[in-house]
Amino acid sequence: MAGFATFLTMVYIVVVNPNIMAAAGIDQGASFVATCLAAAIGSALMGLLANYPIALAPGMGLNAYFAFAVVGGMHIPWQVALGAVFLSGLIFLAVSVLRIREWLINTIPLSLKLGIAAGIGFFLGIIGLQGMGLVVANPATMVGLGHVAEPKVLLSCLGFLLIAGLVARNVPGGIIIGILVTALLGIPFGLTTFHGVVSLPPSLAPTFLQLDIPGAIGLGVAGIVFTFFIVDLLDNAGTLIGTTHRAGLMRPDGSVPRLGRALLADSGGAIIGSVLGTSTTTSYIESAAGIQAGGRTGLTALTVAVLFLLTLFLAPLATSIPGYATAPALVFVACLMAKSLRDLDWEDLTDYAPAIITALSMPLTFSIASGIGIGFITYAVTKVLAGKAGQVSGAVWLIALLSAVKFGMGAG
Ligand SMILES: Nc1nc2[nH]cnc2c(=O)[nH]1
Repeated sequence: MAGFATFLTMVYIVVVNPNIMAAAGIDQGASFVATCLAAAIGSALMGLLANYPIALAPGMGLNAYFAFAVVGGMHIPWQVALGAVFLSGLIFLAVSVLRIREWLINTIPLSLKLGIAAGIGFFLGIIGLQGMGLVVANPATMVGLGHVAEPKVLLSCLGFLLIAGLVARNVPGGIIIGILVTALLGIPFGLTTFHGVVSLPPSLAPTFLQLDIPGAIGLGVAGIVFTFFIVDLLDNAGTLIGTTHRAGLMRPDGSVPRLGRALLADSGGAIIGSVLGTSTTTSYIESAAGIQAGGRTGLTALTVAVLFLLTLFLAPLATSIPGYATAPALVFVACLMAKSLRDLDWEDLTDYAPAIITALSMPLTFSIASGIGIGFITYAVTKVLAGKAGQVSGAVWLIALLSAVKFGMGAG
């Protein structure tokens, strides 16, 4: 039952992820299969290796970074981008096995972690608002209001409100219900083409083993590999801490038991996902739904894995859903992720200002990597200027310096 609750809250990804991957030129049917399999294998790994009620799937945020910033913005072939996801997973695996994981996780200040989480939310937000047609390009002001009277835009707005209303009422599967209803309402307007509900799974061949690892080893992609790695590590660590705390599975001193095993499942999920053909697979914060319903062990994650395998047979339905119907879900997830700003220390300017700069920079530079770089530089310099240089850890200096060098070389 707990596994079903978690599955319902995260199954929207089998509709949303292929839509986002399609923006990178990846075959939608293969991407659907890769998403279901990555979620099933990742969740099974978590259940079996770490015995946690935490489910995995391709993460929102890094999928948008993959498709819109790396492939769309930097014109890197999606095969090379998959290679970068693979390499970031390998680095993550090494870090999970070695003891530096705690150092890396603990040395990055909480305020920057919160700023990154919110910034990824805002990044999803601008992509979602564009997908809804609510925000459009404007040569004078960069962005402006779209044609709100168009049926597509109105239906998208309705979709968002429906999702918000359903989730506010704790309706299980509120996001996927909102997406499906929005798509259904588009049929009379010719906005949705219905392909059916059940069929055998499409072929995985267009994406399976298509990753280009040698292409990703080139220096030009190092910043992208680092971004995939650091976001994945911080996201998984944050999700693990949040969910185990909620489940009452933390040690009394606040540390997470079996942290190494859980991160092993996370890194394994990312590596396997890239081989299958999807952007980074990560622990889902939606696992909190199953924990709320009583899930405490890996059995919950294994249940989710089986349900994602069954979902493989719903390809026609999943690929019938157009982008305008999934865009509201992006904006909704953006709202959820922005909540992390609540935990900032709003009394300390040297803490909250760099976090806000991090968060703002991500949508406005259209890059998670640039947001991290600008945020870390701002943090280090602000602390020094405020006479608090002692609070800047070695890892922060390192990332700030690498980012400054990268920006100095004119790289985005
Ligand atoms: N923690 C986490 N939860 C998610 N839920 C949907 N996408 C994500 C993600 O990228 N990270």
